[in-house]
Amino acid sequence: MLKHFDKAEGSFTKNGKTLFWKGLNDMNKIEKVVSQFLDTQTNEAVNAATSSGAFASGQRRSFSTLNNKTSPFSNGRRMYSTSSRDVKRIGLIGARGYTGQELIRLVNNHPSMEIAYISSRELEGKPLDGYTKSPVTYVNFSPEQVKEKTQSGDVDAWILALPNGVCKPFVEAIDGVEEGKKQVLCDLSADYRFTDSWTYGLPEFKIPGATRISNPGCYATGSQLAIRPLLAQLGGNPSIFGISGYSGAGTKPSPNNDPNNLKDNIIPYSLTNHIHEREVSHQLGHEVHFMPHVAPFFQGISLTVNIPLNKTMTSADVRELYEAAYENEKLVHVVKGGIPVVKENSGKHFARVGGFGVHSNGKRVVIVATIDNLLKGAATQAVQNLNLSLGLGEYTGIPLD
Ligand SMILES: NC(=O)C1=CN([C@@H]2O[C@H](COP(=O)(O)OP(=O)(O)OC[C@H]3O[C@@H](n4cnc5c(N)ncnc54)[C@H](OP(=O)(O)O)[C@@H]3O)[C@@H](O)[C@H]2O)C=CC1
Ligand SMILES: CC(=O)N[C@@H](CCC(=O)OP(=O)(O)O)C(=O)O
Repeated sequence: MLKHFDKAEGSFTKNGKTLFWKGLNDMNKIEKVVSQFLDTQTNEAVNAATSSGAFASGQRRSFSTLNNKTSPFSNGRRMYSTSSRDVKRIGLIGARGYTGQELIRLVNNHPSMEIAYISSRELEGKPLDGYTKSPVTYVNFSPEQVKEKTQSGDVDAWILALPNGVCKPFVEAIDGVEEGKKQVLCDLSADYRFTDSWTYGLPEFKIPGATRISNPGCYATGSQLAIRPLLAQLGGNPSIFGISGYSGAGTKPSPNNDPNNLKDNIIPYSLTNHIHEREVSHQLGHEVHFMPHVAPFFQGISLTVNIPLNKTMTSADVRELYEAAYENEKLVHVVKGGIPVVKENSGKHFARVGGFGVHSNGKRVVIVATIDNLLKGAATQAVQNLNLSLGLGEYTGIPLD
């Protein structure tokens, strides 16, 4: 049976379900997944297998292991199954918000996705402006209606772009359908980022192929991109000074998104224990210290990250490590000379990493990362994750320049 898979890259289709692989080099480790796929041909089988013992170590491999191409997926990539529909139907709950609106724009320009439903309590009954694929009207779905639409197979993937703490009834509705009717779900909130049965969707470092994806936080994405290539060289706890545009605080009025409060100002908040401090520490397996600020610009984040080193390094040593790490990652750009600035990254779908200022004693480096909080920090990353889970190309529909 396994000789079907004895190739670096390819796919295998049975009963309308397709299993994709790339860069496989360890047949023993994938045997369980392949067997389950061939036995049942269900999304659940592949997902259960990828989170089973066969892949748990691969999914949690450190960056350097993945980069050294010793993972079963040498490129950090993936095994998943798909429905047979060519254009995947997306249901979006929380469509009025900043991230929801970015998701609508991305789906509008995506060759293999379309809007099935957009839900907002405030905009119910209003037409969706600016969406060109078909006329769509906002609905206000209850969890029960979400369950019905999942059960009927009318949606291939749900995206929840809701505030923290309100997703659970929708997740339970999507989970509550019969086996075999479950569809992919990507949640943008922080509610499932510490839940082992979900996949933390940072595709540059994890192996997706998931049906329950927890999209990382915006600061947390930029911070991990800035730190992970140096995980093996950490000589202490990284400190992260973050400044976000006020769209990071969502649309619900608060002092942190009030233009009068922000005018000529920069506001420190959550000085310790911000949820992204816990998220990054949890994901890296190494404690970090994070100090967030919000500034008067709308969109974008700048992170200045101080990293103690356990050995003497030069700026060129560090930069080369990052260039190697992100060589094949189209949504992370390494800045060769100079320091990335937030203004140049706003509206871009990729993050930038640079600076690489090494102290004269060679034992401390300062790295600067910029990321658009609404794009690679939220909506773009959700589409990147869904592309992978739905069997599409990782960057399909994502502008790369
Ligand atoms: N903004 C950012 O930079 C980032 C945000 N995130 C996360 O993404 C999620 C969405 O963020 P963002 O778009 O900024 O948020 P917004 O505040 O801009 O939007 C929230 C959306 O949820 C809906 N909503 C609010 N409360 C409820 C409720 N109780 N039940 C059902 N719907 C509700 C709102 O629409 P309506 O009131 O019309 O129903 C709106 O569509 C959050 O979890 C956030 O933490 C993640 C990364 C970055
Ligand atoms: C400026 C601002 O307020 N930013 C938000 C980050 C938005 C985000 O990514 O939040 P989640 O982790 O909840 O998804 C904050 O600090 O809470």
